[in-house]
Amino acid sequence: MKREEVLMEALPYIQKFYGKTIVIKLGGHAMVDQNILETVIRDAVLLRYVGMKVVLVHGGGPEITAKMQAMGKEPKFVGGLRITDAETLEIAQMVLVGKINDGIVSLIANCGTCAVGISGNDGNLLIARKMEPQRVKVGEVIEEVDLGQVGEIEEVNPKVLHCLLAQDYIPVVAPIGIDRQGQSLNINADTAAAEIAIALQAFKLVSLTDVDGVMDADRTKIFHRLTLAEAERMIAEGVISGGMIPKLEGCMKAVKNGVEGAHVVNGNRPHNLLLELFTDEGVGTMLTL
Ligand SMILES: Nc1ncnc2c1ncn2[C@@H]1O[C@H](COP(=O)(O)OP(=O)(O)O)[C@@H](O)[C@H]1O
Ligand SMILES: CC(=O)N[C@@H](CCC(=O)OP(=O)(O)O)C(=O)O
Repeated sequence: MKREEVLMEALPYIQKFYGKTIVIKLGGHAMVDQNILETVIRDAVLLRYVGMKVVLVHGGGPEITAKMQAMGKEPKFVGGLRITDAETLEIAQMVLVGKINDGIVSLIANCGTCAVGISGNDGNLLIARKMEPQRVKVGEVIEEVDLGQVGEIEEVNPKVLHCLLAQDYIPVVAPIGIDRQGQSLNINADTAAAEIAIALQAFKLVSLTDVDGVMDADRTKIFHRLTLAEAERMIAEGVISGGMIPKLEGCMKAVKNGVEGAHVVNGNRPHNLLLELFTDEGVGTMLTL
């Protein structure tokens, strides 16, 4: 396709998205290569300059895992959620709030735009409660596993995001929440992004990860479009595992609650964010009602 045709294909989308809110979730697996991360940040800044209100929510699972291993701790997950003891929570806070969040804000600044990094603790953005023990099948037995300091979101207070967006800042959110007693909790970043998208009544939620989209059981075929019913069936049939569980569940909750479309896109391929939003075919998976 000629360059001018690409631009013309984008025009109706740019018009449709103008003034709308987009929540972009940057997965830890889509942030392993610094050059690609810089490209993604530039794309997000471009969206802001074509008139969208951009909110970034980031993960950092692989870095938390690496730091735990360096400290001799074995990472364990249940249904894609990290079992988080007190020490792990401290590691997660250091990595997410202290390092990754700050790094993204700097990259945005390098693109000539101002971002403000916050966590769910700021402005009571993400009020959470400790998650109930999860039922897990171990062999033939069902066991209850306590995930420790993992949070389930109870309430989202988006005022802080509205204030930042109104002043043209790009908010960058680290997925740490706080309970009503002031205790911090580790929250899955896709869950946080979905709840924020709902609270902002965002037009789009885009989760950038390391696979080309939601795939079938043998991971050979991508589903470019999924309905809620199809996604529910895939989860029930066990086609979805690990971190894709909270990702798809977050996307499902978002579209059930007013977000027009939720997308799962490979963030490791340059400009996939723009291709997903501004081309007719898209590149990843789009979940709709
Ligand atoms: N059906 C599926 N289709 C695609 N990916 C899947 C599926 N089921 C599980 N996954 C896994 O989900 C992973 C993405 O989730 P996650 O590791 O949490 O990434 P991120 O850190 O980007 O949020 C993929 O790398 C893939 O291994
Ligand atoms: C409770 C829980 O699992 N929290 C996540 C938070 C980071 C995250 O979600 O990062 P990704 O988006 O890279 O997976 C964790 O500790 O890994």
